[in-house]
Amino acid sequence: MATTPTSPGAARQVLSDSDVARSLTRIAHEILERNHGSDDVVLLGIPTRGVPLAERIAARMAATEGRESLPVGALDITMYRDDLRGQPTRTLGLTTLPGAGIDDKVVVLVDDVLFSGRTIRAALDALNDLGRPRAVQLAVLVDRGHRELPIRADFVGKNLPTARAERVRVQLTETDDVPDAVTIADGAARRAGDAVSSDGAGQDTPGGRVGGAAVETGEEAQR
Ligand SMILES: O=P(O)(O)OC[C@H]1O[C@H](OP(=O)(O)OP(=O)(O)O)[C@H](O)[C@@H]1O
Ligand SMILES: O=c1cc[nH]c(=O)[nH]1
Repeated sequence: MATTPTSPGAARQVLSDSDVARSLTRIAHEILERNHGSDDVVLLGIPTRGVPLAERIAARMAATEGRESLPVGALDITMYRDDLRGQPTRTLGLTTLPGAGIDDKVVVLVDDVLFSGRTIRAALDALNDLGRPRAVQLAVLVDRGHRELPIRADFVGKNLPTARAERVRVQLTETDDVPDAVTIADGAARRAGDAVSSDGAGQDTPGGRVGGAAVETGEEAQR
């Protein structure tokens, strides 16, 4: 879909609901191809919007494989953030692991936006406290560049070239009660001379406590 031009400072839509649907379908197929099927694959969404995205991708993978469901859960990274000291009042999210756990599984982390990479760094630390996956892969709906850590996504819905000060906003029916959309807000916060990212963005590519966060395990976490 073409980017919708708007006045400076306004948000412009870069992905519509059908674009989001197509991207998730492609990611589902790419995960299956990379892993030669869905055996041992566990999807963990990172709250907030990574969770419904993981559920949607898992549903697509299951449908393709003729399975009823695939193991899917949520991984809260709040207590593993590296900026907790500056923002001590963050609300804890829920970590829900499928019944079979993550040991020796291929864990696919799912998030809506990949930016600095710090959320994913925190997710890897959170995973480390929960088990030892055979491999960890990363799927994101949008990679907007500007990485601050050596982290890259294995599966990308859309690479978006952005200026650092811009803000990519993902809205989903499950979390925002509006049709799916991805927008970029520009203008107001953008600094003069801020370069557009050049790190690969811009191309479409085919119940306990751990670390302070609540953890749930069990079959009910399988969807
Ligand atoms: O690569 P990074 O620089 O870490 O940025 C990406 C993260 O930022 C957003 O989460 P946010 O912390 O805004 O929380 P939310 O998902 O609850 O909106 C987004 O959902 C990613 O998880
Ligand atoms: O633009 C951004 C940066 C981080 N997280 C988002 O959701 N959007």
